[in-house]
Amino acid sequence: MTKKFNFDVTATDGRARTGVISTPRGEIRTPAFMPVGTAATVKAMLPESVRATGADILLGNTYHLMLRPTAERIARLGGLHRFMNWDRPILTDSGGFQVMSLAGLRKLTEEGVTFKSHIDGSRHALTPERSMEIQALLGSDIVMAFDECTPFPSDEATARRSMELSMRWARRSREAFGDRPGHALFGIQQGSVYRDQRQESADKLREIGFDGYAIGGLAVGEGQATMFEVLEYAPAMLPEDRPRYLMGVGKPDDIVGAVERGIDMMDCVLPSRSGRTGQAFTRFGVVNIRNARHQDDPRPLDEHCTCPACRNYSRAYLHHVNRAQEIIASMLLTWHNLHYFQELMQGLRDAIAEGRLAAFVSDFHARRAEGDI
Ligand SMILES: CNc1nc2c(CC[C@H]3O[C@@H](OC)[C@@H]4OC(C)(C)O[C@@H]43)c3nc(N)[nH]c(=O)c3cc2[nH]1
Repeated sequence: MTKKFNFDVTATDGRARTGVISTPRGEIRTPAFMPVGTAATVKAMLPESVRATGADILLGNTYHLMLRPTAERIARLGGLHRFMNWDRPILTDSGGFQVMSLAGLRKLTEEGVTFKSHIDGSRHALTPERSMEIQALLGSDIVMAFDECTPFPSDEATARRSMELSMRWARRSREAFGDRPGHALFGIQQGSVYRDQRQESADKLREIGFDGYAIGGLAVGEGQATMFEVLEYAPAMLPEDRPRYLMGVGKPDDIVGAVERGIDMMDCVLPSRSGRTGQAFTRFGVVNIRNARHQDDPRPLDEHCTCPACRNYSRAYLHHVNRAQEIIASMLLTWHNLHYFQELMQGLRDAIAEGRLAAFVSDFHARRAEGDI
């Protein structure tokens, strides 16, 4: 890996930015939506299909892959890119969030976390150093510091203890990561909904120095209004010449609001997970294809959409294969949803580049009916 990791902002519109992150494995157009490929697959999608939706980068995960098939096995087989047949950038989360949300019998100390695998009950340990080692074995291009995602709600004292632990882990992550040209390490801001703590966390991360900065501790049940309150001030606390990644977000209107407030990268399981449950996102709102009213409807989900589901299939067919629990139901709705999310990102990038983000956003909201359509 000779080429460096770079971020160039090419245009701004208010607090929103559009730009390009260059990595040795390819460029990432921002603002970017990153499909989630937790266990080395974006569920129900071939990698070439994920690329066809417009994705420049996808997510992998330390927690899942360390348990199965193990990072060492993936390394022996040539690394995660080779293993899952995706040769473009991969960002891996550091595993702490998933331990707290998936694993059993967790014990958290200054050292790190020990836990029982949700797969076979075996015991494991994750520390900043081990998380960096796993992400290096996987070969991911963008590595996340090992942190604790502060639960919501947390009182100020609890949030502070959690944030300060994450900042000590951020420094250990930085030291363990070392100097890996062409690979990036992102720090993760914590501090829950407390502005002073968000500022302290940002200052600490800046002092340690990272290639990019994530806003953690959000999309954990606080609700959109509270999330947007934090996003009124948190992004600007982070270096403006580095990518800002809002973790775990979100619904289309969350994404639009986050981009308006200066966010460059987002990830969410929503388009893929809801695709498997029959929820289709369209520019007019959400279609729940399982609803009986679609069973005779010959129209596509969205006649403006150019994805394979909308080009070749009726709502009646999608309703049928979903009700029949056919595998193609997951394939078609996942493809459609990822295509819609990427089309939304392209629309945002174009609007920012042309200085017409406000018009794009009001049009986005005007079109959408509330509830199912
Ligand atoms: C949904 N809301 C949400 N997700 C969050 C994440 C995890 C983001 C990862 O979890 C999955 O999204 C649920 C994605 O699939 C994999 C591949 C597992 O990685 C993505 C966070 N991760 C870390 N390290 N720190 C945080 O403060 C944090 C906050 C979050 N809020």
